[in-house]
Amino acid sequence: MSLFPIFLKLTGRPCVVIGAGRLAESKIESLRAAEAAITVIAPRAIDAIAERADAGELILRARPYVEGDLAGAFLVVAATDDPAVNRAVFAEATASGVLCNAVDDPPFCDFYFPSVVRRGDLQLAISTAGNSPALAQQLRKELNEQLPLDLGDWLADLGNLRREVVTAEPLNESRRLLLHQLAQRHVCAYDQCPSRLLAREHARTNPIPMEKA
Ligand SMILES: C[C@@]1(CC(=O)O)c2cc3[nH]c(cc4nc(cc5[nH]c(cc(n2)[C@H]1CCC(=O)O)[C@@](C)(CC(=O)O)[C@@H]5CCC(=O)O)C(CC(=O)O)=C4CCC(=O)O)c(CCC(=O)O)c3CC(=O)O
Ligand SMILES: NC(=O)C1=CN([C@@H]2O[C@H](COP(=O)(O)OP(=O)(O)OC[C@H]3O[C@@H](n4cnc5c(N)ncnc54)[C@H](O)[C@@H]3O)[C@@H](O)[C@H]2O)C=CC1
Repeated sequence: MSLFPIFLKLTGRPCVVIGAGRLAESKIESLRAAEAAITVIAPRAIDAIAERADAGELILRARPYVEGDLAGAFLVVAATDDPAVNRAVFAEATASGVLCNAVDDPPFCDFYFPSVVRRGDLQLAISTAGNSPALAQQLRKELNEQLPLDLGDWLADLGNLRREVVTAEPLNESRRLLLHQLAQRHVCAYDQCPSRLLAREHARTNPIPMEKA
């Protein structure tokens, strides 16, 4: 199976989770990390989910799923302990063009949740297309051990520096080479950081042509 890997912007987008047990909670955590606007529908909710509802971090409707609950949703996760309900959710999602993940039921998924290694804005998402979730988890652990802990902070600095360079310099081959060079060095917030000095020197020797300035 050939899956299409993308990173979705979910901020503020309505996402519905049907079911409020342990499995739902792990998906809710992923959706929350992406700042989705989450509505959970389930007659029983575990404490962790009920507490998030009390804190105003998601909306909890304490009742069973009914057809029509997906109106206006961007995506839905069906995580009940009743496969028939999960499949009914998938059917409504398909009919109304909403992306659906029926947890642990691959034929009723439009997308799968990957295993993720995260350092700030840097994310490595691993998929085995359902062939072995255990392998995805094992690879996550191995990569997690290998990736430096400060990689997220470093990326944030590099991003700031890149924005400075992109604002100051015209789009040309020399800018592209500079950005590759900067990505190999340790950028720091310190004003005299070698990467920042290099970027400034580059800006000085490669002024933006007047017509583009
Ligand atoms: C298709 C998919 C659909 C989806 O849920 O999105 C799916 C399906 C199924 N998982 C099953 C089992 C397990 N899943 C895990 C763990 C994870 N499963 C995740 C994703 C996915 N699981 C999607 C494909 C991902 C991919 O491979 O690309 C992860 C990556 C992300 C997440 O869940 O958020 C998360 C690791 C997170 C992490 O730690 O990094 C473990 C490990 C454990 O729990 O110890 C086991 C036991 C070991 C094993 O089976 O390998 C079963 C059988 C259930 C049963 O036995 O009844 C099915 C159903 C089937 O295969 O038919
Ligand atoms: N927890 C686990 O590690 C695994 C669980 N599973 C299966 O995944 C399913 C879900 O697991 P858990 O989250 O642990 O189950 P759970 O039993 O803790 O939660 C089930 C949730 O579904 C809700 N629900 C039931 N009928 C509903 C309906 N008609 N409408 C809306 N919500 C409804 C319940 O209120 C509850 O919140 C179960 O079938 C379980 O067998 C499979 C593999 C591993």
